[in-house]
Amino acid sequence: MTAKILDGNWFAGQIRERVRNEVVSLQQELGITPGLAVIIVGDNPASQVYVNRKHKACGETGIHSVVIRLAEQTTQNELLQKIEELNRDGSIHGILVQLPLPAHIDEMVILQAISPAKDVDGFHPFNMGSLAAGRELLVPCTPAGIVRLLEMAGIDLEGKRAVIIGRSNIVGKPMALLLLSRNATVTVCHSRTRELAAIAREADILIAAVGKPGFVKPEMVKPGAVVIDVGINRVEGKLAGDVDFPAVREVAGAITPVPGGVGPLTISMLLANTVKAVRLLQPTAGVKAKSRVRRS
Ligand SMILES: Nc1nc(=O)c2c([nH]1)NC[C@@H]1CN(c3ccc(C(=O)N[C@@H](CCC(=O)O)C(=O)O)cc3)C=[N+]21
Repeated sequence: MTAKILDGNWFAGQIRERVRNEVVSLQQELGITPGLAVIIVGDNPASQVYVNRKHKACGETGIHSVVIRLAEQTTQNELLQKIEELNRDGSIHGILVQLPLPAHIDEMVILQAISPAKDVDGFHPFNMGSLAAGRELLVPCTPAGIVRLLEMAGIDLEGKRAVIIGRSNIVGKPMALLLLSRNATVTVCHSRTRELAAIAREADILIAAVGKPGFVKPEMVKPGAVVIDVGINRVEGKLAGDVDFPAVREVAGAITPVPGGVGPLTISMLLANTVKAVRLLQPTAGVKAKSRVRRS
């Protein structure tokens, strides 16, 4: 069997279309243009690429976006001051600090300084804790995008075996919580897991977020399984996923490619979260937005 390829660009386009419509209604009904601020510290070339993509995607959906570029030597206090300023700025509804940060800055301190209501990455402990408690407020973009992709592709999660390889705060852990609350049976594997291949092979849905190019081999995949590749590894200047794509696509039932899979969904969910943050900040907007959905 050759797997169906899940085209991330197409699904991301669908989400973006919906975001564009929501931006128009927010403007017409409340006179609010959603605003996103992205802070980038230093000049990591990959970060520059991602930040430019985010800025461009905002432009396409009518979201006002500002990119704040700070020098590599910026101190933690200077960065905290900038975040405070944006927390108070009424034209900004979403704040994202691009990771990784330079080594002299404590990531946890920075992420906790962002107002939870503007935390469009969903990395603040308040949002992570809410997710763990079963209340999905601002949810991390990559796992949220994967759930939307599975929904849109008609892949049911109820009672399914999901295996996640990777336990990071930004993908593995929130992914596990989202799948769990959708009634999947979830296993999280990591670098210390024994018999990882045998566990992976039990998955109906296998999510690879390990950061090792080509890590998932066909022997680790149950025939017909859905394989989601979160890897964004640069190998000899080219982008490579965590899945050995040519071999695994012969075994899987459906698979996301890299590039053109999860990456574009992450960006679309950032836009969706920015619109959601407007509603969370404006209770009246939330009521209107909800009743609109019910009427249509
Ligand atoms: N605070 C924060 N939030 C993030 O969401 C965040 C971050 N920091 N740091 C880095 C990672 C990585 N990330 C990606 C977003 C889009 C693509 C993407 O669109 N990828 C394209 C290809 C891009 C290319 O050619 O390099 C694709 O897969 O088709 C990839 C990776 C967001 N991240």
